[in-house]
Amino acid sequence: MTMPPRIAVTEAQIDRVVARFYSAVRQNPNLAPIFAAHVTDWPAHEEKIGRFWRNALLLQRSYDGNPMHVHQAAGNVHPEHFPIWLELFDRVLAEELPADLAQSWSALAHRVGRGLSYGLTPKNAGGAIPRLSLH
Ligand code: HEM
Repeated sequence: MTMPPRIAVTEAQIDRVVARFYSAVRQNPNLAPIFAAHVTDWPAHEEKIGRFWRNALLLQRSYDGNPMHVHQAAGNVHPEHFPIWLELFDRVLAEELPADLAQSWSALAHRVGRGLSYGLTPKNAGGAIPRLSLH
């Protein structure tokens, strides 16, 4: 049985949003240096992110990475970067998609962003297991 897509975007729309977004990231004074420290092969990065979004939006089994781990391991990605990232992402969505699709995808991105950002706050970073008191 084929599951219906969670959000009815096309693959072409995903590719276009990803390309436009990372082009904007490379020109953003706050975000560009963070990515430059990690990403040298942009086509490969965009291809991977395209698979991540196809997985999340169209329920294709196209991505099985661990974004939480990757962002923690990067070392220079901090919670305060997320509002900047999300604002830029929302701008690209609004430019590229009809309002209802932009709104649905944006809501999902903000949910994912909250989870990732929470995992980067100092008390959660590094995946430490909390010590539970026995008393
Ligand atoms: C909702 C927000 C975000 C989503 C959905 C997202 C998603 C992803 C995904 C799927 C990857 C690839 C992980 C892998 O290698 O398997 C990635 C990599 C990366 N992300 Fe994000 N990200 C978000 C926010 C951010 C923010 C705020 C920053 C910092 C400004 C950031 C910086 C990076 C960098 C530098 C990499 C490359 C790491 C590397 O290749 O070593 N991301 N992101």
